[in-house]
Amino acid sequence: MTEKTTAELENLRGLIDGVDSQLLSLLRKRLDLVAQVGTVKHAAGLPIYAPAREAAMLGKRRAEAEAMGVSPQLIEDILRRLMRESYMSEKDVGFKQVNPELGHIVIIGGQGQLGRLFAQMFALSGYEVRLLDKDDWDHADELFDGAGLVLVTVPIATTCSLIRERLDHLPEHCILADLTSVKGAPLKAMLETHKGPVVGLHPMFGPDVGSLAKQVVVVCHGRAPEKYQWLMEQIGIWGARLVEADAGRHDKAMQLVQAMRHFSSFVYGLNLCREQADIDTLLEFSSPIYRLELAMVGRLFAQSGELYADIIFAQEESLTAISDFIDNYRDALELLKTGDRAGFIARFNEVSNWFGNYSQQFLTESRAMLQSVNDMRSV
Ligand SMILES: O=C(O)C(=O)C[C@]1(C(=O)O)C=C[C@@H](O)C=C1
Repeated sequence: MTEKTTAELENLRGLIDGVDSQLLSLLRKRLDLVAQVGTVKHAAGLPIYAPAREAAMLGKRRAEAEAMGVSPQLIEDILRRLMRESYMSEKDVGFKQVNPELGHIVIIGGQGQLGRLFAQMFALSGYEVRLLDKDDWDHADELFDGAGLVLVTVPIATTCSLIRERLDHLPEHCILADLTSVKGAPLKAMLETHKGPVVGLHPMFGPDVGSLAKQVVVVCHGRAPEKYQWLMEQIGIWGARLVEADAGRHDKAMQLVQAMRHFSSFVYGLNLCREQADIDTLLEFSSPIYRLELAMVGRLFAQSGELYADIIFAQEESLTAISDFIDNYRDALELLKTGDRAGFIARFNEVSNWFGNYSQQFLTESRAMLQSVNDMRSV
């Protein structure tokens, strides 16, 4: 580099630093305003996530960006990231308590990660939460006395027997709910054991989400929905979207969404391990999509084997879904073994037609994800 180039670059970089510092001051200002919005919303009991406001704001900013020669996608990306920050900061202010008359809440399995997350959300909403864990059963009656909600969040394998054996004498007005990732059997067990209001919930997220904004909670109604309507409203105030589902339809979807999905990630990891793949080399040569895939598989093994065994072994029917997957894998392998390229392309087109417009939608969505993966690269 010539001296002149160095000087020019230094000057321009100094100006960029100045602009970035201004951005930082503006961010500080925005965070302060958002904190005030959080206080107003808390007092009024409004949900943390305001989709109509977001859509209107993004629309306006995109149009302004276009007029200024700035990419609309750039401002949208930045604002979405900022709003993620808002969900976190507004959460800290706490939430309106929809049902102050409830009495306390007992969370069975409250030391588990999901139990802890729900305990925190209820506490942030002003409820008194008591945790009941393995060693607390000898004073369970005391804990249940006066409870308005009992929430079961123990491993799937023990959920139904725990409900049947331990929860058959809850106060009748008390709501019984669970957070298990299968819904049919636990709902049946709750309805057969408890005479009062019953509802099955499945939070479709892990305990490491920073906020519940935009997350999905599946609701399978059990008995007396008017008695737990407040709970639906409370979860809505936390920002989550409630999706009502029939337990059978939910469980069938989970055979693919969870059991088959996690099983194939498990085998992928198992295969890398048995092949003694060198992860550093894989990362060095990884394309963004490979890195994303490796992250999705690798994150499984940062969690507990028991948790994934619970999810994969939860429904006998998942065995059929996984076996079908393996049959299709074997058939496709046959195309490779026999060098049947035309057969491969024919199958590819069959699947492509089946995906229809979704494939285009997924192409667009994944492009943004891959770009963020690439942004995170520092070398
Ligand atoms: O305007 C609000 O209601 C806010 O909470 C602020 C804000 C934002 O950061 O701009 C954050 C979350 C909402 O979903 C919409 C907008």
